[in-house]
Amino acid sequence: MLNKINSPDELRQLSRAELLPLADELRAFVIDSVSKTGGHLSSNLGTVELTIALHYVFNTPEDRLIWDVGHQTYPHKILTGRRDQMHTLRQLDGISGFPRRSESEYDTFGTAHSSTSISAALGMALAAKTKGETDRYAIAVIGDGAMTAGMVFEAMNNAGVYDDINLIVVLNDNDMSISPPVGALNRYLARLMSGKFYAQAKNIGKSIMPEPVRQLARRIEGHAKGMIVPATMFEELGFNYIGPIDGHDLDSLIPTLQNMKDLKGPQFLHVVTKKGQGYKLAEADPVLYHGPGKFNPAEGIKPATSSKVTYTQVFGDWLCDMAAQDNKLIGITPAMCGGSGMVEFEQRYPNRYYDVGIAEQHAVTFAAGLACEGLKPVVAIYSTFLQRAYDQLIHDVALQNLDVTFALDRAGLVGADGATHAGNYDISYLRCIPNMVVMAASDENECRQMLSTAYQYPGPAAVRYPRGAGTGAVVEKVLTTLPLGKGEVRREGKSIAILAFGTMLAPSLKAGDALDATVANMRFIKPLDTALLLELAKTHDAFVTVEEGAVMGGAGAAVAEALAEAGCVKPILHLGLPDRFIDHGDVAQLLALCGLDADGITASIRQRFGKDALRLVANQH
Ligand SMILES: Cc1ncc(C[n+]2csc(CCOP(=O)(O)OP(=O)(O)O)c2C)c(N)n1
Ligand SMILES: CC(=O)[C@@H](O)[C@H](O)COP(=O)(O)O
Ligand SMILES: [Mg+2]
Repeated sequence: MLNKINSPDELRQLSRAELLPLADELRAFVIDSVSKTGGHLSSNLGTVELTIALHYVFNTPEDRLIWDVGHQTYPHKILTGRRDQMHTLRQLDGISGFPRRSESEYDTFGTAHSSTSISAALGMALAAKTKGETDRYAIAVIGDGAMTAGMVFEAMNNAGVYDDINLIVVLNDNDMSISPPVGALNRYLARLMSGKFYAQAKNIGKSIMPEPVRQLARRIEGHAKGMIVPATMFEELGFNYIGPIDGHDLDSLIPTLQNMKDLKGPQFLHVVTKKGQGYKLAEADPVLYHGPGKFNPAEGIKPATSSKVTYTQVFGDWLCDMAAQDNKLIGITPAMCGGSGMVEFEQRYPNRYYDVGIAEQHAVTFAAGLACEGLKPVVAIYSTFLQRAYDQLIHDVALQNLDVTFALDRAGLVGADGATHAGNYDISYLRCIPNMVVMAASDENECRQMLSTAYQYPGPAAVRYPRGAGTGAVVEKVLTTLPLGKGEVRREGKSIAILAFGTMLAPSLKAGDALDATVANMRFIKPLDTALLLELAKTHDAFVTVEEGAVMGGAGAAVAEALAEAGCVKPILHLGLPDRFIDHGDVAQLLALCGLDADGITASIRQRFGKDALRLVANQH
């Protein structure tokens, strides 16, 4: 039957009885498809029925469906005409793993960073009101993990006063973030769950309840007579709270959603689902199956066989080793414990470990508070997610010159997650902040040394390192620091000095070999090794800067500024990521497309300075 559904219009032609087998087919399709491409599995298995129900009840795309994060939208993609493209998911030139407006009219809002859905939906709901489109709904679907971010409450606070809008928030509560959920909100949702049948009786209206639930509700209502049932926090914020209901039961979902269409003002539906639903292995270990690579569905995910350690592991090991030496160290993650390599630290140092939930802004200011009291916080955060906490970084940390270490994982291109998750901007956005020290690791061992350097530096310092494994460098156990603001010449050559930052050292060395150019590993973006630049300027005719970050405002720009400041005029070629968003694909492929592999760097240098020019200049030395 799934083969026949190419749009929600076709879905809406089906009878209610046909939806159950459709859900089974859809779930099987998701498992098969993700096992072949890799992608976010457990969250998508949890939203199969919810997706069917939402498209069945609402008139999408006229009604606007906004998915929070968007990592749970594979069933939505499949039902909205992209079934045949699922094999291209998250690959070069394929469809995105997240909703994207340019991909489909059913993707009403681009997402991937969490907790934006209610704000966007409110914007759409108020736009509908302003335009007099009074029949149109805006429906935000948000997970319990995403609910923890401050932006959600900013949006609810704003929405809760408009009693004439068609806004529905569906809380998809699977009691999981990527890791087990944290915080008081999670406890609160669990408390709501424990009174769930009473909540149903109170809010949904008996006409749409299945008979057994109705009877049970009546009994509980009887018991509850005389009791004052407090309003939920969502009601206090101006929403009509409904639920919790079983998010895998189409017979609960569909009548409830249909019923809600008659209600005006901000509505809040609490739906309970299971992460990984319908695939036993994912149900048992939703963390492992949150975002797997390719796997055999019959066997499940096998342990990785690669002997190379990832930068994330280097960080995790360093964190434990440094914590063993210094009991002032505090490790902080905004909901990315596993992804940031903090599982062992959490186990070994539970009293010094804080998962603050999806709350990047809070994570940074919380670290600032700890630093004020003489503790030494290490904020482990993906480069892309630190964007969320930019003002906190400037105003709360750097301005007060507080001693906070930032371990910036996923710096540079990240691959399958694409443009939303690419850590392309941190060099530009960090280097302009006074007091900051900014380093880029060129291999795993240097990453460890830089983390120690940042940690020992008595102010804000960041180390950027990429997703995945590095060059295979041996990581020394000793915790050594690097001289602040000092780079090193790694290859002596002629005429051209290539200044490599971070991951670009390895391809730059190869380009250096091909061109007989000097190659420096600059290590520090800030403070920049200006002395080294001026020394190299004496014996070289041109500079080439290479970085895995946005060229605009990046490390190359820092070099140009430093040379100009010193009155040193030399031709400079800046290589880095271009002024456009770079889509999903294999990282090596993408780097090559950006001209940031060894061949690309060599070719760009040849093109800029010309074969003859290179030879000419080389002969002068
Ligand atoms: C701002 C931001 N921080 C962190 C993440 C990483 N992240 C993606 S999904 C997720 C968990 C979301 O949990 P929930 O909303 O409950 O969805 P579930 O995975 O349970 O379906 C996290 C932390 C993100 N996408 N955006
Ligand atoms: C949707 C989301 O934000 C995360 O699930 C992210 O995709 C994880 O990325 P890593 O696989 O790099 O940890
Ligand atoms: Mg969840």
